[in-house]
Amino acid sequence: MAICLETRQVSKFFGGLIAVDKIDLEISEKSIYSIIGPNGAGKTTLFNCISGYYTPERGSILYFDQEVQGLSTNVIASIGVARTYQNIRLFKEMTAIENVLIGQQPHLRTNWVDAIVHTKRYFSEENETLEEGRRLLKFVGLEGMGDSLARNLPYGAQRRLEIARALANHPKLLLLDEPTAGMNPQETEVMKEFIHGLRDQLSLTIILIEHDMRVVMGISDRISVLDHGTKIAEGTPAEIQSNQRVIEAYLGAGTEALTEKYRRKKLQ
Ligand SMILES: Nc1ncnc2c1ncn2[C@@H]1O[C@H](COP(=O)(O)OP(=O)(O)OP(=O)(O)O)[C@@H](O)[C@H]1O
Repeated sequence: MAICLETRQVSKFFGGLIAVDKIDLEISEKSIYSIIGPNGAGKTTLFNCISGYYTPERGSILYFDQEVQGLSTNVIASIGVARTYQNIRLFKEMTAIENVLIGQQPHLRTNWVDAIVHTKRYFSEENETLEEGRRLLKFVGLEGMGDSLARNLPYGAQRRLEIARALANHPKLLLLDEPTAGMNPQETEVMKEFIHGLRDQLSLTIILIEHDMRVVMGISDRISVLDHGTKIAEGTPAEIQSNQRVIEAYLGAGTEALTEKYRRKKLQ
């Protein structure tokens, strides 16, 4: 299997703080790869380096063997890397279908002249785009909800809409930052199956930041554990669960802290 993403000795500093410290990852195409670790371990910062929000001070990031560190978010998105966020970032006053259409923007062929003059090409592309948008909403289980305002959708549906918008960019690599944050156990189980299905049906590579261990252990092919910016372990779910260092840093002593974090998020 080809390597979809590789990070080599990636480091990111904020002033004197080393948020990400010499991280090496090798992520196979079409795998589900989870990055776990306690609060402040550097997981989101690493995502931000991969998706172009930050340029790492050191190291390199290879996407299908092409160096991408330092490229803009737009360029990285255009070569097939899409992401969702820890705190849902939808256009809440727009409808569900409008949110998906925005995700399709980078692929449109018509320009503003076509739009003003209302060329045939413009109408034909508009129809195709709407059709594709509806297909994506159906795919994520939001059929018939296209005209609902994003802010009126239930929480779990908003998370799915964010994923539909990310898929509209035709990604090969999807970065999901805490997709089950704030969900109850039932919603979490549904999302877990959904993520699994995404990989199987769309042949995507998925990198997941996730605090819910049922999700992580249930769907990951491999897992990396970060702590204070460094990678302390890597392996299959079974290897990670029996790794003494991980239990001490995270799965053992950290459990209460994690539960508390969920509780706080639910109350927000
Ligand atoms: N923009 C920033 N400026 C300064 N420090 C930052 C910035 N972003 C993150 N940090 C710090 O970098 C460290 C890693 O943060 P990061 O958000 O990547 O951790 P995380 O593992 O994603 O945590 P969580 O699970 O709470 O989301 C933390 O100490 C954090 O305070």
